[in-house]
Amino acid sequence: MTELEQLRTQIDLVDHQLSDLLNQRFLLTELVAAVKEETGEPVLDTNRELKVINKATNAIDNPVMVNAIADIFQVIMDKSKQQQRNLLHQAEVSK
Ligand SMILES: O=C(O)C(=O)C[C@]1(C(=O)O)C=C[C@@H](O)C=C1
Repeated sequence: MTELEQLRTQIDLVDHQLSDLLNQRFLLTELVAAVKEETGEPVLDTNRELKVINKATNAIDNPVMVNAIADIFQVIMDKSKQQQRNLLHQAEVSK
């Protein structure tokens, strides 16, 4: 195996883990949507988003990586809000 192939094998492994973890996270945010439907809380919680990004970047030293990881988490949470809004809309139309 070439060095490039070896590195790509490692990347595939990490991607598999990331995909699995993202799926777990989306399942949890679906549960959050169900709670918010009951309590009437808005989908967007800006304070919580700041905390999520701070926690995700706290232990990272490289400022370039801090920015990259913050951007990625923002995209993840944007997708999470989209998914929550879809679920809340479906719940609304099925009433
Ligand atoms: O914690 C919440 O209230 C969520 O809805 C989850 C989540 C997230 O994906 O982490 C999504 C939307 C909110 O703006 C904040 C955080």
